Amino acid sequence: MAMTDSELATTSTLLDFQNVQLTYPNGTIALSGVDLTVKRGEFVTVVGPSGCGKSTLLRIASGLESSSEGISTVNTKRVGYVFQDATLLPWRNVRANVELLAELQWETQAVRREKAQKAIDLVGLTGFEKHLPRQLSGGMRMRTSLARSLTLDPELFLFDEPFGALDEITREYLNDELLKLFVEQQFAGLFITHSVSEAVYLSTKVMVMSGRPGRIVDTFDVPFPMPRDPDIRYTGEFAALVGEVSHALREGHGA
Ligand SMILES: Nc1ncnc2c1ncn2[C@@H]1O[C@H](COP(=O)(O)OP(=O)(O)OP(=O)(O)O)[C@@H](O)[C@H]1O
Repeated sequence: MAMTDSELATTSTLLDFQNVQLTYPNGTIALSGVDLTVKRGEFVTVVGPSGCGKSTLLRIASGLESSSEGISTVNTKRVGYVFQDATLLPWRNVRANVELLAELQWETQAVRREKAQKAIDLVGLTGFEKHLPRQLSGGMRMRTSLARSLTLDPELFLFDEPFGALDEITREYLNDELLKLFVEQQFAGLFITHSVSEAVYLSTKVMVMSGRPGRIVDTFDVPFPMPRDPDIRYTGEFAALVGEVSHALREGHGA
């Protein structure tokens, strides 16, 4: 039974997958028996090799695909989504790109402006409002995409490998920015990546996915507190956890 708006506002589990399977129309089984929850306050990362079904998982979470078997429930209407590439409209400047979702919701121009400016300020793009996407770096394009979703004030934020195409320094910088937003804006996150160190650094929980069809082969709670100290990346305990997750990935890959 669908939840009422007040039930939605108070439930702690924002995303709930039980025994989810997805078979594409061509017969490819992309996911099998996936159990996964994302609760308020959690930042869950799914790490796994290419082709194991990570994007498929996110497409189900965002409603772009429906599971063939099992139950997938999203208990909020405020879902943000950031894709692998920034998907900006090339003829629109930063402000107009960020206003796009508010525009689709028929918000007035004053409200659109206000929401967009707040989001632009949050992602550190103040002063670049009139730049076109081609005048921005890859990192700035990704920030613009992030800002556009922030205008929805999401309770649940889905990220499909947003920083995969960026150089390592920019990626680390944006990881820190994202963690800052996670703490300040209090959304829950579901993040997809190939990078084990990125997964451990960003998350409260890391899920290792592997195989074809993909399934969750291991789950790790990340014990480092939020807000996260950037220097945690250079400690032995961080390296040890990265090692454990990498080991689970290798084991899963061989399974
Ligand atoms: N629309 C589709 N129709 C048929 N098969 C698909 C479709 N999309 C994905 N697949 C297949 O489903 C499986 C999982 O794909 P998916 O893109 O979810 O993996 P992934 O882990 O996100 O990969 P990558 O890390 O390379 O992005 C793959 O075998 C892929 O070929």
